[in-house]
Amino acid sequence: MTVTTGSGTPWSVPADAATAPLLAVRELCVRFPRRYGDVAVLDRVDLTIDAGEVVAVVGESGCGKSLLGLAAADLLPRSAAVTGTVAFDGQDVRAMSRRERRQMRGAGIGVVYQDALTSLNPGMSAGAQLRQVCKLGSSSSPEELLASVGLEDTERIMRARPYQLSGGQRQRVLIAIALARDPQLVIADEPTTALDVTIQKHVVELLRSLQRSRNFALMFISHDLALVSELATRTAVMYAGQLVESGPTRDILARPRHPYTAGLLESSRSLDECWPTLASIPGSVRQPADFLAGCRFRDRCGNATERCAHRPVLEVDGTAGERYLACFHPVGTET
Ligand SMILES: Nc1ncnc2c1ncn2[C@@H]1O[C@H](COP(=O)(O)OP(=O)(O)OP(=O)(O)O)[C@@H](O)[C@H]1O
Repeated sequence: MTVTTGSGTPWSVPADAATAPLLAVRELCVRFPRRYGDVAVLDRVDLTIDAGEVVAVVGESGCGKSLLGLAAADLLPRSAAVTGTVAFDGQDVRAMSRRERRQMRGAGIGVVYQDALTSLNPGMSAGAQLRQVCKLGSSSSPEELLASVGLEDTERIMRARPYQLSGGQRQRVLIAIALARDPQLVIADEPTTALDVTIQKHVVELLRSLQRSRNFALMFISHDLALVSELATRTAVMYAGQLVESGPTRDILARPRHPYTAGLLESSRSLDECWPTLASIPGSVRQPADFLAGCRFRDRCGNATERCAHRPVLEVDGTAGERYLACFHPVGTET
């Protein structure tokens, strides 16, 4: 395993395959040299997901959540320059043969994207797309898969082209395709963002019940903290390509430590609870070309000092060993 050390993060110890998490992302940097030169669009990201565990990755648009999902699924575009490691089931993905990588992408990891209309092939019926995946090796038939995602009118759905289905039905078909080969890990990238609120709730309930019955690990990428609180046992918060805080979801939501997490939570609560004045974090996420050195959140942070021009390391916060934080001036601490 090619771990770049130096960050002092809790995961800089080489993992042994027998006890390794299902997914271990260590010191992951992603750059797009032609577009952003040497800027790390994902900057030394560490994340682990155990078998059967549900982990949420949250942050505003442009924080690198999708890139992290793509990196975990070995689906980054060719233009990406990558350092650090992604290990799946104890194996460094970049050390795998092409065949092993294909196998991992197909059978080990299933991906559900935000926009089912563009993710599905518009020219093929849902049934044909499901049959194509099932042929590669599935313990279920296309009809069984459709039934498992709550689609009962299977004959019609099998014949329908994506545009002939509702948004919720398309998303269920996409989930059925992702689950066809019984993956150990499902990466769901904002799977409900394109849906209206009632349907969103159904899709989240479906994902939760499938995750429990099939016991796959789930990386749930979202900017919606209310959804995250319903699904994930652990949450990782990203800002501008850096992981700023992680820990048990309930704990993070009850006691955010990073000023960014606190700001996100307050905006989310003000919206959910219909506060007379909606709370928001001032400013917006910078484009990678304008990322600041040190803590990338410091220009939007009320706690920032000169010290924040240096990058805070993600390290254990407190003594319980479950919370990690990258901040010199966390919420609830005298600065
Ligand atoms: N192929 C690419 N080439 C260059 N830059 C990219 C590429 N893909 C993503 N980026 C940049 O990486 C940054 C992170 O993008 P990403 O899509 O991962 O964010 P996100 O948090 O998932 O946002 P959203 O919630 O809007 O999907 C953005 O600034 C984006 O422009």
